[in-house]
Order: sequence, then structure tokens, then C-alpha cells
Amino acid sequence: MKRLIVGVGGMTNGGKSTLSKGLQQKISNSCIIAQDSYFKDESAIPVDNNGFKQYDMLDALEMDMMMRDVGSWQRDPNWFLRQRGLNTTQNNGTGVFVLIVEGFLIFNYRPLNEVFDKRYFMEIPYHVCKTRRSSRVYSPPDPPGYFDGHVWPMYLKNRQEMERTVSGIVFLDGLKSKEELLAAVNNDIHQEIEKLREKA
Ligand SMILES: Nc1ncnc2c1ncn2[C@@H]1O[C@H](COP(=O)(O)OP(=O)(O)O)[C@@H](O)[C@H]1O
Ligand SMILES: NC(=O)c1ccc[n+]([C@@H]2O[C@H](COP(=O)(O)O)[C@@H](O)[C@H]2O)c1
Repeated sequence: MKRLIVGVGGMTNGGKSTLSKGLQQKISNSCIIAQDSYFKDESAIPVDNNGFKQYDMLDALEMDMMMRDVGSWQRDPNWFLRQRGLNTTQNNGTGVFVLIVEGFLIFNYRPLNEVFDKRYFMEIPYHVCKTRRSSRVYSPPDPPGYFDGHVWPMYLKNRQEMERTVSGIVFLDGLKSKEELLAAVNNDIHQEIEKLREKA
């Protein structure tokens, strides 16, 4: 059984989940694992001197749990898809199963970074990021000053670390239209799928 694991990383509100959902619809036998689903309970998140909860770091995430889920897909993608109520198409053993892992810190966690066959990173300018973020409601919601006091400085720090430790990332301009981004990445992934299919 052939498998492909694609990482869709990027800044907060860069368009990761929009792109990932579009890809899942276009790629048969694919599914998504989203890092957002692995945040620890609010009570476990430390607070800094300004009272800001420290959400934008790996410590805020249950990465062991996320790795367990990636591992169960790797062991049996068919079972994993069925567990999630997703259809699998008959492929007589020639098909390729695709896992899309999306999240803002997926390349900063080494054991996860190691599983990717393809890595994409969606970026947008500061002001666009701040504006998009201001209309999104997280749980708990961002307190006043959170973007400039926590989110953006942590993004710069995490990104610097990513660039120091990870290679082979394809950077995507998140200002392009949703349709253009989806078409380009979908085309790229289908080429990878073809390469895998051709391999004995
Ligand atoms: N290419 C795009 N152009 C304009 N707006 C976008 C684009 N992609 C996503 N958005 C919008 O930006 C916001 C954040 O998108 P989302 O996919 O949830 O980001 P992320 O998962 O990276 O946090 C949403 O309102 C979404 O509709
Ligand atoms: N899902 C949650 O429990 C939760 C809570 C508070 C903040 N967040 C924010 O989620 C962001 C990451 O997710 P996105 O990349 O989807 O924006 C982080 O910047 C973090 O501040 C998430």
C-alpha cells in the first residue's frame, strides 16, 4: 500500500485549513489531521507577565497524541479513513493513500517534520494576518493586544527556528486566491502521486 504525507504549515490565518479541505475534496483516499485539534486544556497553558496565555508554542500542544494519530494512519490508512467515516475507493492495491497534516507548528516538531514527503508553508504579510485574525474567534478569544504581544513575536521566533532546522519547504503566497492556491498545490501533489504509482 503506497502512502504520501503532505505537510501544510503556515502562519496563523494563512489559509491552511481552507487549502487542506480543498485538497481533501480533490484527492481520493485522503484525510486531514489538524494540529488545532491538539491544544491542551486552557488550565494547562502558562501565562506570561502581561497575562497572555502562551498558546503559540509547542508546549501548548499534545504532540504525543498527534503523533499517535499520525502513527495509526501510517499503520493502516484504510482503517483510519473508515474510523473517520470517510469513503475509500477501490484501488486494487495500486492506489496511493494521502495524509494531509495541517498546522502552524508542524515543522517545528522534529518527529512530525520527519514524516513529511512534501512540505508547504503559507505566508501572508503582518497586516493581513492581523486583520484576518481579528475576525476569528478562538476559545478562549484573543484578549486585547494579544496579536502584537504574543502571536506575532512567537511567529517570528518559531519561523526563525524552522528556517534554521528544516529544508525543502515550498513557500506559498497566501495572498493568491483560494482557487489559484488549490489548483497549484493539487497539481503538485498529483504529480507526486503519479511518481509513486509508477514505482514498482
Ligand atoms: N487565499 C485566500 N485569500 C483570501 N482569504 C483567505 C484565503 N485563504 C483563506 N482565507 C480566509 O482567511 C481566514 C483564515 O483561513 P484559514 O484557512 O482558517 O486559515 P488557517 O487555517 O491558516 O488559520 C478565513 O476567513 C478564510 O476564509
Ligand atoms: N484551538 C485552541 O484551543 C486555541 C486557543 C487559543 C488560541 N489558539 C490560537 O490558534 C492559533 C493556531 O491556529 P491557526 O493557525 O488555525 O490560527 C495560535 O496562534 C493560537 O494562539 C487556539
